Amino acid sequence: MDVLASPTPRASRVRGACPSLAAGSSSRLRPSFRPFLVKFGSLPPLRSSLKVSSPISSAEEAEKNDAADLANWDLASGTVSLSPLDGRYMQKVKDLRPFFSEYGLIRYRVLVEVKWLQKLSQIPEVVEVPQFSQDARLFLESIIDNFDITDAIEVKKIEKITNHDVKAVEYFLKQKCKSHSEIAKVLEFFHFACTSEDINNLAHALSLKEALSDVVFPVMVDLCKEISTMAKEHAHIPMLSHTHGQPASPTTLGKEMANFAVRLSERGKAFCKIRILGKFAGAVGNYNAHKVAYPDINWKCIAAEFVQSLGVDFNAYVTQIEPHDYIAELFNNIIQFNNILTDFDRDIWSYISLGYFKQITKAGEIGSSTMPHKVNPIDFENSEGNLCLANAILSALSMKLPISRMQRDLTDSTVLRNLGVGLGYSLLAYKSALQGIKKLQVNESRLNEDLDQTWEVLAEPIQTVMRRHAVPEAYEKLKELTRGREVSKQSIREFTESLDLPEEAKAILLNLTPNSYIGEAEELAKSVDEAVDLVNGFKLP
Ligand SMILES: O=C(O)C[C@H](Nc1ncnc2c1ncn2[C@@H]1O[C@H](COP(=O)(O)O)[C@@H](O)[C@H]1O)C(=O)O
Repeated sequence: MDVLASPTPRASRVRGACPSLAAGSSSRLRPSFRPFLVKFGSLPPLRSSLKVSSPISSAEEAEKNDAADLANWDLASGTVSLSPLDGRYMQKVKDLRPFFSEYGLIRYRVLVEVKWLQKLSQIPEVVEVPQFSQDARLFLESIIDNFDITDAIEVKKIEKITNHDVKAVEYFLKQKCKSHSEIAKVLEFFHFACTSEDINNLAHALSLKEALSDVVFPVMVDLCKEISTMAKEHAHIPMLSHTHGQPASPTTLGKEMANFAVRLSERGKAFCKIRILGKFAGAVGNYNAHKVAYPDINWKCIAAEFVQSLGVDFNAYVTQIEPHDYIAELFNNIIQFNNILTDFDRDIWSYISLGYFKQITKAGEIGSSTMPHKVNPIDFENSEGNLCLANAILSALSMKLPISRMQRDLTDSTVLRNLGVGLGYSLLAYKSALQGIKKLQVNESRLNEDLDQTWEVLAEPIQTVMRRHAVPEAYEKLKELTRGREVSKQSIREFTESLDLPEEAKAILLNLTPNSYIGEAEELAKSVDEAVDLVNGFKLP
């Protein structure tokens, strides 16, 4: 399972405190992970159930069998999992696991608890926690750096007794550090003056920030880039518009793609204004316990420094919880991005249905189980379906999270465990849309065919030129000629020739075809990069 190959909480990496956190450790962890999977995944052991391994004759073969076991375990767990994100689509969204799994949450909590102890050791007034020696500092860092699945299991075991998930982390750390003589003297300063939410809110803030930056934003940017590329490549290809589903003034295929690229990138730009916030103010947000224990310390300042040292903005006005308004703002922006992508998916679906795009086929793949000729737009349909699920979850979270009775209720705790679910469905949808885009092939002859059959779209420019030259009842005359009637190239030409217009104006109209009546569409599409700025990707502040 790839949670093992996870990137590590980046706060520590970025600030250089725990450089080795970045190292993947999958092979080291795997042996201890399988029992975990068996135990917590309620599946029987692989060797007996799936019979994937042959008798082991060498270490190399054993390793191969291990890999096969794991691959088969993925297949097996994917087949029985309740949620498609952890089952059928696991491969596509697994990069989010290190951030939003139970393992990820525990890991971030460990990071925050350890960093807080280190911070206390740097406050001169907290004489009971002297500056740590180099050895003690390295020991503490190594708890974060080397945190692995066996540690997470240990925390879960402790939680079985405490029935309090954050307290379990504190006990785990005390247990882990009691062997170090220097740290053993200050064990009571783990979680000192903290309420659990001081730890949780920072863990969630870090997981969100890092998962978005490392996993979600790059795929959103890829989407914008692909759609911008389509805009430029198809800038010149005329296409009949369809307002109300009816033939309307032509555009170009590229220009319609440019609209989506710009809309999506505007949402991307909005992320840089959303501040990820954290609190560290104790049980009800007033540093009550802190002030009694150490009256002379400016705890608000210490809390601000601590929160900011993790790469999170400080929120000074809080109850027991950080009020989660920023999560609502963040998710609302993602919901809007997802709505725009839904609009894109549906338009591409419609263009495929009109024959404007063909989809590249792959030998062996089936379109329909009963109609052999078919190539269905399944990637865009998958994307649309998952955007619907994503937005349902993201909006549920954005509506719920800012509401908490008085100084807190615990309803947010279970809800916050689903941060990765809304993002998971989003990520899946983005990847499906990207997959669909890669299969698209423009069918220019089909596009031209529609344009050739709708000369009535020239009614608009003819009546506009007539109005310019004060021809009376221009609109009404064109309406009479075209509305509900068969219109041909011939009838349009004859009508134009009959008009009392200056020769130059008439010549322009006689030269016009549905293909050339595209306004500035080509230029707009070609200059899409001026409006879509993706050089620096999407970023949170
Ligand atoms: O710092 C504190 O603990 C203060 C305490 N408030 C709490 N704050 C944070 N977590 C708490 C709180 N209370 C319980 N728990 C533990 O939260 C876990 C909830 O589990 P779940 O509903 O599955 O998400 C589950 O593990 C619970 O034990 C208060 O009394 O105000």
